[in-house]
Amino acid sequence: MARPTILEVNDLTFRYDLRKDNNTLSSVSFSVQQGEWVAIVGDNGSGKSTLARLIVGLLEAEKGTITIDNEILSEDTKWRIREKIGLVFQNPENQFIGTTVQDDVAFGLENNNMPYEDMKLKIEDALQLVGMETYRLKDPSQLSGGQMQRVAIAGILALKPDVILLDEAFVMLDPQSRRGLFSTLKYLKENENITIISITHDRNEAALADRILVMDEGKLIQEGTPKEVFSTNNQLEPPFAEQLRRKLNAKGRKVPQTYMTEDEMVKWLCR
Ligand SMILES: Nc1ncnc2c1ncn2[C@@H]1O[C@H](COP(=O)(O)OP(=O)(O)OP(=O)(O)O)[C@@H](O)[C@H]1O
Repeated sequence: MARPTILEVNDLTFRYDLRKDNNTLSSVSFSVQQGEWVAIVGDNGSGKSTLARLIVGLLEAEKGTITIDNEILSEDTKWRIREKIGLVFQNPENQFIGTTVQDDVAFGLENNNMPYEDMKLKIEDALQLVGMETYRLKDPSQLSGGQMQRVAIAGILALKPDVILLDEAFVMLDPQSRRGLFSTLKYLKENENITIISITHDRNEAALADRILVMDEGKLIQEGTPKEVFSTNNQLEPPFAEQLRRKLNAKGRKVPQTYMTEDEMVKWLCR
């Protein structure tokens, strides 16, 4: 059964400076199904963060529409829509409001008028999901960049939005925390039907998505499964398993001739 569409971006066009002709985004259209994990990749300056800011209503499109859960984003609807979509961006220092880690995670929940006991449970769950439960009483400004980022992610996870939009949110994380959060996202997607949209330069992260959107100079130039994208787009650096497959292939080893996921590579090596 087809899953409902949670996000629809239609013919989106945007310029930062209306006096200039060059668009930052030109006629970008795509849709995302509920419970899908979509990665958005592309070179620096290709317009990914601008797209994220438009989707949460921090910027206003010059042309085109954004529909979230069947509601068109506008000045009137953006506050309601923001409850459905949580954005985590790359600079955690700018995302703190509370004086302790738990206050900070509580912030969005307090806005929702949640009873205190429920709130405490949600904060604890969210901090555990990012491995920061022992830091609950610490001052957020004294955390490392990666720890701050994990708390910012906990703040969004606690709200359980329909869509989690991550803009390079894992950049500061150590590899172990990063892997842990990938598992958390997979869990939320599979068990709670949460939609994940992750803007990333990390090919291994993009390879985990159901679908990849490739941006170039403000245009959406390709979309497809990781297999489709990494086996046809030579401009993108492939994920680790695919790099290994290509190197083995170049050495004349009899590897399968198409893109392989990490699991497929392990299975093939252990056959
Ligand atoms: N506030 C701003 N004012 C004017 N121009 C901006 C602003 N923010 C971004 N731009 C420009 O818009 C274009 C797209 O930037 P954007 O940050 O969306 O790209 P990106 O794909 O997210 O890049 P990166 O991978 O480096 O994060 C760039 O040319 C950038 O210089």
